[in-house]
Amino acid sequence: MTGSDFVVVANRLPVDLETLPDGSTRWKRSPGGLVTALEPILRGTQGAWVGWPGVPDVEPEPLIEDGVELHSVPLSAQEVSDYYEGFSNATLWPLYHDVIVKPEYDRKWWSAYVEVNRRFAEATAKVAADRATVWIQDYQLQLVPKMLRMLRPDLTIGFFLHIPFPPVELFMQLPWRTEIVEGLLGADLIGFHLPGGAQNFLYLARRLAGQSTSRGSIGVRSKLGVVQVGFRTVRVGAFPISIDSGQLDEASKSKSIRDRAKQIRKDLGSPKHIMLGVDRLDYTKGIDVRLNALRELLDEKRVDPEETALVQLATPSRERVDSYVKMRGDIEQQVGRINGEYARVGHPVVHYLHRPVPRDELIAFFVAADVMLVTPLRDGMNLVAKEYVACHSDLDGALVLSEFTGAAAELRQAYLCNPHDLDSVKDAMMSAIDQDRETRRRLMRALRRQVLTHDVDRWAKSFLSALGNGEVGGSALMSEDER
Ligand SMILES: O=P(O)(O)OC[C@H]1O[C@H](O[C@H]2O[C@H](CO)[C@@H](O)[C@H](O)[C@H]2O)[C@H](O)[C@@H](O)[C@@H]1O
Ligand SMILES: Cc1cn([C@@H]2O[C@H](COP(=O)(O)OP(=O)(O)O)[C@@H](O)[C@H]2O)c(=O)[nH]c1=O
Repeated sequence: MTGSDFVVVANRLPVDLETLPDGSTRWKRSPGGLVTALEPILRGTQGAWVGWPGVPDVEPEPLIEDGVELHSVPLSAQEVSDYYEGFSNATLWPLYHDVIVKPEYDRKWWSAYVEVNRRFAEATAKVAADRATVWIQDYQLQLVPKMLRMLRPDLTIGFFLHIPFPPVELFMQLPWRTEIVEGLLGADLIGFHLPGGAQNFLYLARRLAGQSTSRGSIGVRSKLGVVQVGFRTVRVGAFPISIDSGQLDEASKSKSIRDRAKQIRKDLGSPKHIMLGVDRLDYTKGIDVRLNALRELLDEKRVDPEETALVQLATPSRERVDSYVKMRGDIEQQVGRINGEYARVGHPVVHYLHRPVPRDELIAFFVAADVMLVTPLRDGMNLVAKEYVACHSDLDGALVLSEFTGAAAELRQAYLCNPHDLDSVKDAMMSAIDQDRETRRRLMRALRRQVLTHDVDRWAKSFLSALGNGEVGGSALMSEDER
């Protein structure tokens, strides 16, 4: 059998097909941190990526990008509505993010989820070479490990969850909870960002699937948990994802980016403090929290509108899901209210962009920002926090970071805050603004040490070597030249 020795399976391909006004099409980078993280890992490996091309009812021919074969799994408009917007993003997403909004349980959505997961498993079974390593990504595809194992028992199958895995009290709400746990148990290794998620899963594997499991505590990239499924041993571990920190560090030092960062500061009216938020427009990200905090700080005159600008870059996301439509309206109202009360003509306090921002422009914003605001109510990791740190070799920057992000477990020298407690967010913002230069530099130096030594390559290698007991991971990540 021919095919690829290393296959990544994710809901989205790393590029989305975009239809231009004249009816022609082109590929553009897909949104979100999963693609940011996996794209540099696969580049040049001669591997394959199986995923949806981002628009309904199209089935492009396989194409090769940077040496990676991209195989499309087509979805109909109805499947996008039921599987992606419905079960993935109106059931699982809120359930796994601490029910910030109420999850909806709909049997039709569940049927679509099962059907689309089956289609992904079948497509992957066709693309994978004999005894290949397959790495399945995220909550949209939790049934694929078991389905794929039934089709192709020869494969080594890894699964990684990019969002939090909820505690039993929440997970038990899901009418299809046993099917999900059994679906995941088709993998040889199941990875989570944090030990807490892995521990939650082990408990549920015992309770719902009746399997015997290890009881010891799980470590970070070490001390894996074990579930015995018949004759098979499934391992469970914590592998915090990261970014291509070296590449960002380099890019942020380039003259063109530095010049652009200076221009951004000028365009903003050369304020003393530039604060920045960079997020998909998602209710989990706490954009409303930071806007409320800023408004109160302005009301209390702790922040001077003449000296401060907040730039909020918000990529459109899941725009047909009700809770996202409502949140967008609320946030835009908050922006309007702050500017209505505190802006001067030509000098808004909040600069809000609702569009995706290209990579180089984003890096220039990171470089320009004095204070980065990352305030999610819940977030699996949050790569933006790590990207900001990687872009500050000048040590002149401060990170305000929610305790409810995965990143907070590693970035302990950030100005940590509880997004459910507005005073805590306001105090963190004020400390970040007011901190003396020496302390700011010391904290940023420590953050950079963590981010630069724990990059995305280390993440992938640690997962893949655990999956293959040190062999598969190594060779799967080698380029053709190195093999
Ligand atoms: O594909 P979309 O529906 O447009 O959503 C974009 C991605 O969002 C989520 O990202 C997560 O992965 C990041 C990397 O591990 C992590 O830092 C972040 O905390 C997560 O929210 C989602 O999990 C992906 O599947 C989506 O592609
Ligand atoms: C707003 C914006 C973001 N990006 C990039 O997207 C990812 C976001 O990853 P993160 O883990 O923070 O969160 P989600 O996966 O979205 O839940 C990060 O790499 C950003 O740099 C972008 O490229 N362009 C944008 O406008």
